[in-house]
Amino acid sequence: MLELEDVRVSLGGFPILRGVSLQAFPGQITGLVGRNGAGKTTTLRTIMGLVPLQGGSLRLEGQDLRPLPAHRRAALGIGYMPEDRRLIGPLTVEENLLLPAWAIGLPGAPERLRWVYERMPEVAELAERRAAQLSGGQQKLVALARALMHGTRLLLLDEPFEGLSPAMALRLGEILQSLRTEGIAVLVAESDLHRISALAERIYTIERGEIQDPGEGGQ
Ligand SMILES: Nc1ncnc2c1ncn2[C@@H]1O[C@H](COP(=O)(O)OP(=O)(O)OP(=O)(O)O)[C@@H](O)[C@H]1O
Repeated sequence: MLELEDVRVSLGGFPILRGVSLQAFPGQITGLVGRNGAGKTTTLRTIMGLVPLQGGSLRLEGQDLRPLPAHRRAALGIGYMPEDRRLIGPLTVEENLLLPAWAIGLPGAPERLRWVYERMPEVAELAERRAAQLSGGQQKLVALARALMHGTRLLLLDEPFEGLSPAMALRLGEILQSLRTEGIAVLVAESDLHRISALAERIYTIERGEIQDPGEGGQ
């Protein structure tokens, strides 16, 4: 289980997260819903270790993540899909998938790549294409596949549905649902409650860096 308790973050001298507490459980999809600027991206970046924490606690299966830099968190099984995808255009899809795994020295990367391709055959079909040649929707699926390469325990997805066609959004939902049986905890930042409410077991609403009412999803 991922557990944030009273997490506080300031950026450029301004308090951005003002006591965020939430939990995300293995085999479940958890939504973090809020308007633009509410603090969703900052929450995900804080969990990944890309933003320093000023206060509060951050644990994965009881382990304190705070002392660990981002690459150590990735090696622990945390995958992050940023909103802007950050694929490397001149590299092929497969190279994009393998690069972070090489960078953190992920053991069993070829086996994990096969597993990702089985889950997402549409990404396997693009393996030899250069990332820059893909549509925005295809790039999103590749960015999800890349996060899945090392996201064996926890996946952090920033607005994964944004810009997808209805058909692709449906497919993304199917893929996320299929991860339940793998016991992966999935935390999805989303600005549109309706897009996530049918998928998520649990939904948190964030406003101005504060969690509002933690409640059950699926309404
Ligand atoms: N490096 C920074 N320095 C100062 N303020 C920042 C910095 N990064 C983000 N902020 C501010 O922090 C607040 C939260 O931003 P954040 O990106 O976490 O929101 P968000 O909910 O993900 O919204 P969006 O969907 O627009 O990204 C915003 O007011 C933003 O302007």
